Amino acid sequence: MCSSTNKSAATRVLFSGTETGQHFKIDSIRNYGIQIKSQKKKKNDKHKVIIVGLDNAGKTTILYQFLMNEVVHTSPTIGSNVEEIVVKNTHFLMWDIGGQESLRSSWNTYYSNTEFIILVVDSIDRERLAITKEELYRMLAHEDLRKAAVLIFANKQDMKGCMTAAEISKYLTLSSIKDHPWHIQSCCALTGEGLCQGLEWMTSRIGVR
Ligand SMILES: Nc1nc2c(ncn2[C@@H]2O[C@H](COP(=O)(O)OP(=O)(O)OP(=O)(O)O)[C@@H](O)[C@H]2O)c(=O)[nH]1
Ligand SMILES: [Mg+2]
Repeated sequence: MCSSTNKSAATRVLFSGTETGQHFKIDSIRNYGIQIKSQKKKKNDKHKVIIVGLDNAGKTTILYQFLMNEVVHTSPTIGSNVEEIVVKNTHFLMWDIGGQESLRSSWNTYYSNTEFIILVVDSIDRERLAITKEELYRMLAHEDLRKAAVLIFANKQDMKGCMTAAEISKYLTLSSIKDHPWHIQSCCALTGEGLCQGLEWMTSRIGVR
Protein backbone atom coordinates (compact mmCIF):
# COMPACT_ATOMS: atom_id res chain seq x y z
CA MET A 1 0.00 0.00 0.00
CA CYS A 2 2.67 2.52 0.99
CA SER A 3 5.62 1.21 -0.98
CA SER A 4 4.85 3.48 -3.89
CA THR A 5 6.72 6.72 -4.29
CA ASN A 6 4.34 8.04 -6.91
CA LYS A 7 2.31 10.57 -5.05
CA SER A 8 0.42 13.13 -7.01
CA ALA A 9 1.07 16.81 -6.36
CA ALA A 10 -2.49 17.13 -5.09
CA THR A 11 -1.85 14.42 -2.53
CA ARG A 12 1.46 15.87 -1.42
CA VAL A 13 -0.04 19.11 -0.20
CA LEU A 14 -2.26 17.25 2.22
CA PHE A 15 0.56 16.57 4.62
CA SER A 16 3.41 18.62 5.88
CA GLY A 17 7.04 18.14 6.76
CA THR A 18 7.69 14.99 4.79
CA GLU A 19 10.09 14.45 1.97
CA THR A 20 8.51 13.77 -1.35
CA GLY A 21 9.79 11.03 -3.58
CA GLN A 22 11.33 9.10 -0.72
CA HIS A 23 10.82 5.38 -0.42
CA PHE A 24 8.00 4.87 2.03
CA LYS A 25 7.08 1.54 3.38
CA ILE A 26 4.99 -0.04 6.08
CA ASP A 27 6.17 -3.27 7.63
CA SER A 28 4.29 -5.28 10.14
CA ILE A 29 5.59 -7.44 12.93
CA ARG A 30 3.67 -10.33 11.44
CA ASN A 31 5.12 -9.99 7.96
CA TYR A 32 8.67 -9.18 9.05
CA GLY A 33 8.94 -10.98 12.36
CA ILE A 34 12.65 -11.76 12.11
CA GLN A 35 13.66 -8.24 11.18
CA ILE A 36 11.62 -6.73 14.00
CA LYS A 37 12.81 -9.28 16.53
CA SER A 38 16.42 -8.31 15.90
CA GLN A 39 15.53 -4.66 16.45
CA LYS A 40 13.62 -5.46 19.66
CA LYS A 41 12.22 -2.11 20.61
CA LYS A 42 11.75 -1.17 24.21
CA LYS A 43 8.26 -0.19 25.23
CA ASN A 44 9.31 3.46 25.44
CA ASP A 45 10.51 3.48 21.83
CA LYS A 46 7.00 2.74 20.65
CA HIS A 47 4.59 5.55 20.00
CA LYS A 48 1.17 4.90 21.43
CA VAL A 49 -1.76 5.60 19.15
CA ILE A 50 -5.45 5.29 19.89
CA ILE A 51 -7.89 4.83 17.01
CA VAL A 52 -11.29 6.19 18.01
CA GLY A 53 -14.52 7.21 16.36
CA LEU A 54 -18.12 6.12 16.27
CA ASP A 55 -19.13 2.54 15.58
CA ASN A 56 -19.02 1.60 11.89
CA ALA A 57 -16.58 4.42 11.04
CA GLY A 58 -13.98 1.97 9.72
CA LYS A 59 -11.40 1.92 12.54
CA THR A 60 -10.72 -1.81 12.51
CA THR A 61 -10.64 -1.88 8.71
CA ILE A 62 -8.00 0.86 8.78
CA LEU A 63 -5.89 -0.89 11.44
CA TYR A 64 -5.70 -4.09 9.40
CA GLN A 65 -5.06 -2.21 6.17
CA PHE A 66 -2.04 -0.73 7.96
CA LEU A 67 -0.94 -4.14 9.14
CA MET A 68 -1.64 -6.38 6.18
CA ASN A 69 -2.54 -4.17 3.21
CA GLU A 70 -5.79 -6.08 3.04
CA VAL A 71 -9.46 -5.53 3.72
CA VAL A 72 -10.46 -7.85 6.53
CA HIS A 73 -13.98 -8.89 7.38
CA THR A 74 -14.88 -7.08 10.59
CA SER A 75 -17.57 -7.28 13.19
CA PRO A 76 -18.22 -4.55 15.76
CA THR A 77 -15.27 -4.33 18.14
CA ILE A 78 -16.01 -5.11 21.75
CA GLY A 79 -13.07 -3.85 23.77
CA SER A 80 -10.04 -3.26 21.54
CA ASN A 81 -7.50 -4.63 19.07
CA VAL A 82 -3.84 -3.75 19.42
CA GLU A 83 -1.16 -4.10 16.75
CA GLU A 84 2.36 -2.81 16.20
CA ILE A 85 2.85 -0.97 12.93
CA VAL A 86 6.31 0.01 11.71
CA VAL A 87 6.70 2.95 9.35
CA LYS A 88 10.21 3.99 8.26
CA ASN A 89 11.71 2.47 11.43
CA THR A 90 9.16 4.24 13.58
CA HIS A 91 7.18 1.87 15.76
CA PHE A 92 3.57 2.67 16.53
CA LEU A 93 1.53 0.69 19.01
CA MET A 94 -2.00 1.15 17.75
CA TRP A 95 -5.06 0.55 19.87
CA ASP A 96 -8.29 0.25 17.90
CA ILE A 97 -11.11 0.87 20.36
CA GLY A 98 -14.75 -0.16 19.92
CA GLY A 99 -16.94 2.83 19.09
CA GLN A 100 -20.41 1.71 20.12
CA GLU A 101 -22.22 4.13 22.41
CA SER A 102 -22.02 1.87 25.44
CA LEU A 103 -18.23 1.58 25.01
CA ARG A 104 -17.39 5.26 24.61
CA SER A 105 -17.37 6.00 28.33
CA SER A 106 -14.44 3.60 28.69
CA TRP A 107 -12.29 5.18 25.96
CA ASN A 108 -10.54 7.16 28.68
CA THR A 109 -9.04 3.99 30.14
CA TYR A 110 -6.79 3.90 27.04
CA TYR A 111 -5.61 7.52 27.17
CA SER A 112 -2.48 7.43 29.33
CA ASN A 113 0.78 7.95 27.37
CA THR A 114 -1.06 8.42 24.09
CA GLU A 115 0.96 10.39 21.55
CA PHE A 116 -1.47 10.23 18.66
CA ILE A 117 -5.22 10.11 18.38
CA ILE A 118 -6.55 8.83 15.08
CA LEU A 119 -10.17 9.92 14.86
CA VAL A 120 -12.00 8.04 12.13
CA VAL A 121 -15.09 9.68 10.65
CA ASP A 122 -17.62 7.94 8.44
CA SER A 123 -17.94 10.66 5.79
CA ILE A 124 -21.40 9.50 4.72
CA ASP A 125 -22.83 9.62 8.24
CA ARG A 126 -23.96 13.25 8.35
CA GLU A 127 -26.49 12.64 11.13
CA ARG A 128 -23.90 11.59 13.65
CA LEU A 129 -21.15 14.10 12.92
CA ALA A 130 -22.40 16.18 15.86
CA ILE A 131 -21.75 13.22 18.18
CA THR A 132 -18.25 12.83 16.74
CA LYS A 133 -17.65 16.51 17.42
CA GLU A 134 -18.73 16.12 21.04
CA GLU A 135 -16.46 13.13 21.49
CA LEU A 136 -13.54 14.95 19.86
CA TYR A 137 -13.73 17.96 22.15
CA ARG A 138 -14.26 15.76 25.21
CA MET A 139 -11.02 13.95 24.34
CA LEU A 140 -9.08 17.14 23.69
CA ALA A 141 -10.06 18.45 27.12
CA HIS A 142 -8.79 15.32 28.87
CA GLU A 143 -5.60 15.80 30.85
CA ASP A 144 -4.06 12.51 29.68
CA LEU A 145 -4.36 13.62 26.04
CA ARG A 146 -2.88 17.06 26.62
CA LYS A 147 0.18 16.33 24.49
CA ALA A 148 -1.48 14.19 21.84
CA ALA A 149 -1.54 15.10 18.16
CA VAL A 150 -4.75 14.37 16.26
CA LEU A 151 -5.09 12.80 12.83
CA ILE A 152 -8.63 12.84 11.49
CA PHE A 153 -9.41 10.37 8.76
CA ALA A 154 -12.41 11.36 6.62
CA ASN A 155 -13.09 7.74 5.69
CA LYS A 156 -15.42 6.14 3.13
CA GLN A 157 -14.62 8.64 0.41
CA ASP A 158 -15.77 6.01 -2.09
CA MET A 159 -19.40 6.54 -1.03
CA LYS A 160 -21.53 8.65 -3.31
CA GLY A 161 -22.62 11.90 -1.66
CA CYS A 162 -20.11 11.68 1.16
CA MET A 163 -18.83 14.79 2.92
CA THR A 164 -15.43 16.05 1.84
CA ALA A 165 -12.57 16.49 4.28
CA ALA A 166 -13.06 20.26 3.98
CA GLU A 167 -16.73 19.99 4.96
CA ILE A 168 -15.90 17.78 7.91
CA SER A 169 -13.10 20.11 8.97
CA LYS A 170 -15.47 23.05 8.91
CA TYR A 171 -18.19 21.23 10.84
CA LEU A 172 -15.72 20.07 13.48
CA THR A 173 -14.25 23.61 13.62
CA LEU A 174 -10.77 22.14 13.45
CA SER A 175 -9.19 25.52 12.77
CA SER A 176 -10.16 26.53 16.31
CA ILE A 177 -7.93 23.83 17.79
CA LYS A 178 -4.76 25.60 18.88
CA ASP A 179 -3.48 23.41 21.70
CA HIS A 180 -3.08 20.15 19.76
CA PRO A 181 -1.42 19.60 16.39
CA TRP A 182 -4.04 18.23 14.01
CA HIS A 183 -4.36 17.11 10.45
CA ILE A 184 -7.31 15.91 8.40
CA GLN A 185 -6.88 13.38 5.60
CA SER A 186 -9.52 11.95 3.30
CA CYS A 187 -9.28 8.21 2.79
CA CYS A 188 -10.94 5.01 1.76
CA ALA A 189 -10.09 2.06 3.98
CA LEU A 190 -11.29 -0.41 1.37
CA THR A 191 -8.71 0.66 -1.22
CA GLY A 192 -6.16 2.06 1.22
CA GLU A 193 -6.19 5.42 -0.52
CA GLY A 194 -5.09 8.26 1.77
CA LEU A 195 -3.91 6.02 4.62
CA CYS A 196 -0.19 6.40 3.87
CA GLN A 197 -0.47 10.15 3.78
CA GLY A 198 -1.99 10.05 7.24
CA LEU A 199 0.85 7.90 8.54
CA GLU A 200 3.41 10.17 6.94
CA TRP A 201 1.96 13.13 8.79
CA MET A 202 2.28 11.17 12.04
CA THR A 203 5.92 10.28 11.40
CA SER A 204 6.61 13.91 10.52
CA ARG A 205 5.37 14.92 14.00
CA ILE A 206 7.74 12.65 15.89
CA GLY A 207 10.33 14.66 17.74
CA VAL A 208 8.64 17.96 16.93
CA ARG A 209 7.71 18.53 20.57
N1 LIG B 1 -17.62 1.79 1.53
C1 LIG B 1 -16.72 1.74 2.52
N2 LIG B 1 -16.92 0.93 3.56
C2 LIG B 1 -15.99 0.90 4.53
C3 LIG B 1 -14.82 1.70 4.50
N3 LIG B 1 -14.12 1.47 5.62
C4 LIG B 1 -14.80 0.57 6.32
N4 LIG B 1 -15.93 0.21 5.67
C5 LIG B 1 -16.96 -0.74 6.10
O1 LIG B 1 -17.62 -0.22 7.24
C6 LIG B 1 -18.03 -1.26 8.12
C7 LIG B 1 -17.53 -1.02 9.51
O2 LIG B 1 -16.11 -1.10 9.52
P1 LIG B 1 -15.28 -1.38 10.87
O3 LIG B 1 -13.86 -1.23 10.53
O4 LIG B 1 -15.70 -2.66 11.48
O5 LIG B 1 -15.81 -0.19 11.78
P2 LIG B 1 -15.34 0.18 13.27
O6 LIG B 1 -15.12 1.66 13.27
O7 LIG B 1 -14.20 -0.65 13.67
O8 LIG B 1 -16.63 -0.14 14.12
P3 LIG B 1 -16.72 -0.55 15.70
O9 LIG B 1 -15.75 -1.65 15.94
O10 LIG B 1 -18.13 -0.98 15.93
O11 LIG B 1 -16.40 0.68 16.48
C8 LIG B 1 -17.48 -2.57 7.50
O12 LIG B 1 -18.51 -3.16 6.74
C9 LIG B 1 -16.38 -2.07 6.57
O13 LIG B 1 -16.13 -2.92 5.48
C10 LIG B 1 -14.63 2.57 3.36
O14 LIG B 1 -13.67 3.32 3.23
N5 LIG B 1 -15.62 2.54 2.42
MG1 LIG C 1 -13.93 -2.06 15.13
